[in-house]
Amino acid sequence: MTVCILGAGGWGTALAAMLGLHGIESVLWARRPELAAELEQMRENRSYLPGVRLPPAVTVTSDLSAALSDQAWALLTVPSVGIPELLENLPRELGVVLCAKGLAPDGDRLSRLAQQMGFGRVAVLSGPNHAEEIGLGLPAATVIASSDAEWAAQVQAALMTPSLRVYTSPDVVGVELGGVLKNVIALAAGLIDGLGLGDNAKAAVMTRGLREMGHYLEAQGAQAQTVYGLSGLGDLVATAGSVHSRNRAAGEAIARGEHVQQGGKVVEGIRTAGLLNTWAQSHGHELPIVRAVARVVAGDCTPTQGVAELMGRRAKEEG
Ligand SMILES: NC(=O)C1=CN([C@@H]2O[C@H](COP(=O)(O)OP(=O)(O)OC[C@H]3O[C@@H](n4cnc5c(N)ncnc54)[C@H](O)[C@@H]3O)[C@@H](O)[C@H]2O)C=CC1
Ligand SMILES: O=C(CO)COP(=O)(O)O
Repeated sequence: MTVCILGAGGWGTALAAMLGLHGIESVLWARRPELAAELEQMRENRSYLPGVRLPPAVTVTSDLSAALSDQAWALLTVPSVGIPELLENLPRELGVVLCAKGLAPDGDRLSRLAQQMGFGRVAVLSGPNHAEEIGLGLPAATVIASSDAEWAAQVQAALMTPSLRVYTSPDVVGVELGGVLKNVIALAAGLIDGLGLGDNAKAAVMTRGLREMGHYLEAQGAQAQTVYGLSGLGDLVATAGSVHSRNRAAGEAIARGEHVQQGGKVVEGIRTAGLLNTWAQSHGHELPIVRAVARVVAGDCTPTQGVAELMGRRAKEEG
């Protein structure tokens, strides 16, 4: 079989390269013909994943219908902002595996958007999976979540290789939102790094951040234990401490007073922080770290003021 991967940024390229290393064929769709041509020719994605070779088992195209030919399902690896438009252009009978760690324009889950748009088979793929490591075939684990257990098992079998261990889960909400929220907490961890506030502060923001993730997941109907799995705690640990993370790096850059470029490699946490903060305010929930990050990235307060606000919150039980 040939695995269909829609989106040739770092993540789509890494998945194609990893499958190719194990002799599994894939077709990688790039929206821009010039990127597709460059990838086919150079066998490397120099803009989004430099240093990772594309094995011969990877075919690249910018023709969406050619990429979808004879495919029952596809991995959607474009950033969250591109998902609505991509879904619009896909046949509703296609099984869609959402790999973006972001939200729909109205702040809802992308998997719910796909269902509302009429897709019958919807899954999410999420876990501690830096493209830079997956693409080199370094060992990692991830989770595929769908309410359709039989199909999830098919996708699991297709993606499982000696370098990627794939687990299934019925908890779409929990798996999807873990990956979405950890980006905001990783951004906060990067702010701590950039301000030079030390290991204690970073441990505090990660641990309280995990609690905030759990609070939000439960409010959205996720299973309580999912936040402690690969897609929650696992991805938070991988991202908040990583040299690869764009979200952590963006926080560090903001704290140093640098401008974070939009339009280059995607930093999902920036947009997510605003959407989550709006939700928290309109629903009367407390998400203090999310709020602080949202205010900092919107320019409503400085990183130092954001930290002071968190430190100055009322005394309470840990809970
Ligand atoms: N890079 C990583 O390590 C991982 C990323 N992800 C998630 O995967 C998603 C994509 O991330 P990356 O591949 O890293 O992004 P990236 O920044 O490396 O590349 C984004 C790619 O998507 C293309 N693109 C942008 N808007 C598009 C649209 N409307 N339609 C089609 N293509 C479009 C860009 O031209 C570019 O090729 C994000 O939601 C990210 O959180 C998930 C796991 C790992
Ligand atoms: O999701 C990721 C790793 O699991 C990648 O994180 P960044 O988007 O912060 O680079």
